[in-house]
Amino acid sequence: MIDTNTRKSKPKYSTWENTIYLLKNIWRWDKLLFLLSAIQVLAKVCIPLLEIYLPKVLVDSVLEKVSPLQLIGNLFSPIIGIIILNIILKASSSNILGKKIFHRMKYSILQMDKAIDTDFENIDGPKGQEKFIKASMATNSNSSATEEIIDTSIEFFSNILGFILYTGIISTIHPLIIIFIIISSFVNYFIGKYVNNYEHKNKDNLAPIEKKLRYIRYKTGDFQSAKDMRLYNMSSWFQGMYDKLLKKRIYFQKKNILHRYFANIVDGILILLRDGITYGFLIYSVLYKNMNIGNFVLYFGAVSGISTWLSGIVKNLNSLNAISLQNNDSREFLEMEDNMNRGIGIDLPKSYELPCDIELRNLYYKYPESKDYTIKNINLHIKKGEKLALVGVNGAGKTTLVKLICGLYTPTKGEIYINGKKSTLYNRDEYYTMFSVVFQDIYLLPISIEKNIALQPEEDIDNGKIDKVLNLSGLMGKINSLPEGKKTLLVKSISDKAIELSGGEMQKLMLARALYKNGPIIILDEPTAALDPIAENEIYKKYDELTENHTSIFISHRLSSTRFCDRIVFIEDEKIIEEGNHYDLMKMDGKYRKMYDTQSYYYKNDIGGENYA
Ligand SMILES: Nc1ncnc2c1ncn2[C@@H]1O[C@H](COP(=O)(O)OP(=O)(O)OP(=O)(O)O)[C@@H](O)[C@H]1O
Repeated sequence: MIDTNTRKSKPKYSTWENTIYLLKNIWRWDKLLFLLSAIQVLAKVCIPLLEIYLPKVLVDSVLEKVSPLQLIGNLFSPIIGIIILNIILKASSSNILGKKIFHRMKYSILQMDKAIDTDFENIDGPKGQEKFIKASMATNSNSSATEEIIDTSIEFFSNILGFILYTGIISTIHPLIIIFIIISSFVNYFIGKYVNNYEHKNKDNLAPIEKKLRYIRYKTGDFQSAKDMRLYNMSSWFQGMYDKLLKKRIYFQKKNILHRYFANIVDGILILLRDGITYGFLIYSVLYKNMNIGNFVLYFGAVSGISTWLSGIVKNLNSLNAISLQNNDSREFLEMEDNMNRGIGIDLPKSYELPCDIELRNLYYKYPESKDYTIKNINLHIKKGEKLALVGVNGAGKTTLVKLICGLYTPTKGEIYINGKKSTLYNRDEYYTMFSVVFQDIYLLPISIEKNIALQPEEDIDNGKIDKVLNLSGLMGKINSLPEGKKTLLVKSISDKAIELSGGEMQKLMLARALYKNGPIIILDEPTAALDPIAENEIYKKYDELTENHTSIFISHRLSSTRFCDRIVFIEDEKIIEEGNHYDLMKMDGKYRKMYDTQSYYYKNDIGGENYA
């Protein structure tokens, strides 16, 4: 059975709050658009009003047997009025058309800025990703909330104004007609609201499916995954998964369609009742209540008009409701709270205070969607210039710990101190400048090698420094073999001229990027996992030079590589269980030793009973 998720807490903002928010933004960002919309409202109300007034003038004039000249005089003003207003309507419409798209793009830019700038934690997990997908639904098409609000509010205010004017006219026939029209419209509105809410809640079922479909679409076109897909016959998994997800999506979309269908049927029945009763009453009034023909024509037009205004209001209220729900998603994303300090921070350590010292006090961290802590009560003091190695089994929390230290995550409990000052006192962006980090996942931009390293405009790049870090990271040999050298473009999927680096070369490039940044704290998370033993050995030999005058944290599963670190910290079950240098830990005969012995076993020279020495 397919899981459904249609029960959810109340939206953060009501329809009115969101409508006012969206209208205020139109006013703030584009006053001309606001003005053009107001002009449209007036034109949309006055044109139909003149259109129902015109036949009355004609009938009255004919019944009064006025002269042809007087007839033309009577009809002149309403006809010219209709023509001018139609011209204004058309001219403002074409102007609004382009402005609407620019207006929506402003929200799109806000969302992109937020996605780039928000605390990493906010968009790190699947929930953050879903929030982003839902928010982008409010900006990704012409029918999205942030664009739709313009047409809907023009329609809505025209309908309200039209309704007020027509109510004045119709209430002179019989007030009960107005009451009946209003009641039927309310019923219609609440059914529409129910359907909108249902569709919105159903988005919680659709968004994760959409996320997976996007992933599959992206991966099937991704150059990187093409090899594994073929060699491991992953295509059948992708196809199967795609079919399954499409079926799931259709299942939930069908539910939306059925609800909408129900609302449309009820709407049809109500219109039938409403029009039948009011037209019947008008015919009765002409036959038995001496209503004159001119007024009958005017009232007839007003009755059919008021139904249009009213059903318009109901439709607009439902549209505003749907817009509001989408806008809630957008605001929920844009207003995600950031915990890190964006304001003025304390001064970064001066050059004479370097290298930095790092202290973790009673540090705890729990991922937002996890039940348990990933980091539990860690106390660790990394001294100025110390080379620290973090080791432990997969999933022990090493990467999480360094993400906490370099400010990507905020501790759930406890504190981090850099040079004796609490990490939260530093401005977030200034804090980031202190870290040169190489993570396990590699991210290259489709620009030249040197720009990928320096991440600066070409004119600001320090060529001497680029050469130094290319040598240190061991990538210079590769660069020299390329006709375009450091200017060679990367990411083949974007440019035909680009080259594809091997896994190890990419890792060297990441190391070069970190060294070029030259932050006082170097963090290397498995920086040599993809390197050949010779390249790896070269890095180890240069480790002192790489980290000179820096405090460094080195994560590796190759325990031989941790020997050149001053101290090794072994993490298990979310906490530190052993620490000391390699010899201390070997003497301790604990987990580290066990892991070391297991790893070195296959390097020993008597495997299989043969001596290769
Ligand atoms: N974004 C996330 N949301 C929820 N849980 C996460 C997230 N990232 C990591 N985890 C979980 O936290 C735990 C620690 O992961 P972490 O990557 O820190 O381990 P690690 O020691 O670096 O592992 P490895 O040696 O395999 O790189 C794991 O159980 C992992 O599943």
